[in-house]
Amino acid sequence: MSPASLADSCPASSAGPHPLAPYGWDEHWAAAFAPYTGRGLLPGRVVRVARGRCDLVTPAGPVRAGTGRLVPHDPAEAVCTGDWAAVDPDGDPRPVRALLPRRTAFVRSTSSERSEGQVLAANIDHAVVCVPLTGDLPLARIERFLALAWESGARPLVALTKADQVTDPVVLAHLVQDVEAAAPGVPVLPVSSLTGGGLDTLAACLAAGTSVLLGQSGAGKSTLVNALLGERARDVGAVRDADGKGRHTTTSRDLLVLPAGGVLIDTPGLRGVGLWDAGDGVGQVFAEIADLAARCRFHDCAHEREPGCAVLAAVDAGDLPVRRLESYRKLMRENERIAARSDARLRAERRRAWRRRDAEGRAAVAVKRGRPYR
Ligand SMILES: Nc1nc2c(ncn2[C@@H]2O[C@H](COP(=O)(O)OP(=O)(O)OP(=O)(O)O)[C@@H](O)[C@H]2O)c(=O)[nH]1
Ligand SMILES: [Zn+2]
Repeated sequence: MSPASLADSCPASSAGPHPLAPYGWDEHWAAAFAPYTGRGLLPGRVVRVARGRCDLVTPAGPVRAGTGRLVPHDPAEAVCTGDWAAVDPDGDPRPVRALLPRRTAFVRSTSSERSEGQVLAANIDHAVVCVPLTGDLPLARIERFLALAWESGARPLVALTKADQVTDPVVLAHLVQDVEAAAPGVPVLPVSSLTGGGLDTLAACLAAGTSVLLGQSGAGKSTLVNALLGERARDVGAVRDADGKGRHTTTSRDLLVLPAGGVLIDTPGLRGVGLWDAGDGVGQVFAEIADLAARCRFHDCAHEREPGCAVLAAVDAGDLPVRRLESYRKLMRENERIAARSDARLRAERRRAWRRRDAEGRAAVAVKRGRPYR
């Protein structure tokens, strides 16, 4: 069957599960795709992006498509792993005609001069912040990752990896409590890829929707991906070994279907997180500080030394750890720096656009007067 006829024969309403259901296709995406169904286009989810093209899964199987026709002005809107798209089954390469509006997105503000946001992954439901239980608990780093997760629109979850390294259950319970205090409203799960402890609980949390793993190098993310994939990871490995192409199976595609349900996106870009604009996410990580701030005497209180500051009062009373307040201030300062930088960029962009329009306007006037414009 040709992809075109498959596109017609695989509407979301057909009996049985949709072939893309394991990849996260649901009623929401069926509705978002509805405008394209009658046009012979295929729905697809992007599993990998390379320069000028991307790989998608579609009801007609894997498809490599060109993204050349979809070069947005804003790089944050470029095709990325996790996107849902409408693909034209004709043409070589098959062009991606449209991206369906994203539910969530991880956008990084790059630290270069051209500091446009760069989108790293789209349509993520769960962001798993991986923190190894070896050495001290990096609470400030956890807070920073959580801010990024909230900002993306995904729901964060903390996986305390290498839990086999903490043999005393009382100590483990205390560590979990310490992280919970730094992560209000966020589930905290100890897991061990070595013993398999906690993996079922984590797999159940990820069974619906799309997840990403965040965390420092060495946090145990790759090992956890393999443990979650289980037999499936080894199967893929065996196939790749047989054709002599090496064992780096996770690099063959960035979007993986989990055996217990759900999808995992594991892209190299997400791993090397540098500076991110965590924006409103910071407020959500420090929800208790936001609550206190609402009770400060001055609505623009900086919680430094203002009279009637409810935040400082809570620190004095021992209700709010100083560490938490300092971590909050640090992330806020960092955000302000990033915001200032992107503001400067926006101003420069606006100036350029204005100059362009101005030149176009003068060119139009010149043409009207019958003179060539130079
Ligand atoms: N004891 C123990 N060690 C683990 C566990 N998970 C991972 N490790 C070890 O931790 C080290 C780092 O694990 P990786 O999975 O490579 O970490 P990563 O987060 O993927 O690191 P990057 O690829 O650099 O981002 C490896 O030596 C693993 O064997 C675990 O559950 N228990
Ligand atoms: Zn205050």
